[in-house]
Amino acid sequence: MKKILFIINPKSGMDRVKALKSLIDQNLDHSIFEYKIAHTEYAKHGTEIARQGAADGFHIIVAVGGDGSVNDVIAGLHNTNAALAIIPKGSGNGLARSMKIPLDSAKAIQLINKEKKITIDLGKADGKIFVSNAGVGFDALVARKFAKSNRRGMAIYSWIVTKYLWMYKEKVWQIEVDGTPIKEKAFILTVANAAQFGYNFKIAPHADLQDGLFDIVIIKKYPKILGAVIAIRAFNGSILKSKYVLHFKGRSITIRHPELSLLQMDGDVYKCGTEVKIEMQPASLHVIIP
Ligand SMILES: Nc1ncnc2c1ncn2[C@@H]1O[C@H](COP(=O)(O)OP(=O)(O)OP(=O)(O)O)[C@@H](O)[C@H]1O
Repeated sequence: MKKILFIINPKSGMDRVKALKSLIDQNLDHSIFEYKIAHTEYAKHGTEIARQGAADGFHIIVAVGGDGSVNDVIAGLHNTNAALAIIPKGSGNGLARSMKIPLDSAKAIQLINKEKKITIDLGKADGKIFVSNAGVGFDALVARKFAKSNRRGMAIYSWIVTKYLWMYKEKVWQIEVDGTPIKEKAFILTVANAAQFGYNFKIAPHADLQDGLFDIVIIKKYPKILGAVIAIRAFNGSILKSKYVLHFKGRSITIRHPELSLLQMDGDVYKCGTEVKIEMQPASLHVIIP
């Protein structure tokens, strides 16, 4: 029998834990798998549980939660033999959507039965692992405001974006992409490994989780009245066609600004210094995909 560990963030999503257990009982193939459930008790606890689970020989470790929970589990799983699976329970679910994992829990569990696995790249920013993206511009500010709010979902996210868009002051960033210097006044400066921030907002629509490269996307200073046009482009996958957008590929990125202090990774915000280094970690996580 193969061993599966479900790591549940009880603070994420609406389904009660009991409902999830019965969904697992109904949808997991019990002729292949035996399972255990662990609950996170505090932020980042998922990292410790996942690391221990991989050391204890669990074949698949399932992150049940939003992008923050997925990030916690990945931080404990990378470069181990265990594979990540996701039951998306957040509101944005960026990685799950990028990998086309069903948002329906029963379907996400059924997917695990097929055991289709790939090995994906990860990123490391300021020493911390991320999977979807890391950013220092407006996305970092939004992540901070979103973290402070106890409400979740597209409506509150859009409200925060609309409120702070107008007062955001773009910075002139010093960037190095594999040693090539770039200087740009930017609204968004995101290093993407996967396609989207969540909610189908595709900041790097062609990002490939297996190409060993980041997509560096810069949204330059633009007339704020055009915010909706840029958002529409992000939702329909054409953001790179905007004249306000620059796009590079690279493995090793350095970002500097004397006032740099906030870095978002997979939607969670961290304090940082005036220089951040972001390094590709190629082929370092096994993941269950459709
Ligand atoms: N038991 C817990 N108590 C408090 N915080 C937790 C707990 N378990 C996990 N966390 C933290 O909660 C944060 C947010 O989790 P996650 O992104 O999964 O949910 P969410 O905020 O509901 O999703 P979304 O951001 O998509 O709305 C993560 O950074 C994680 O470390």
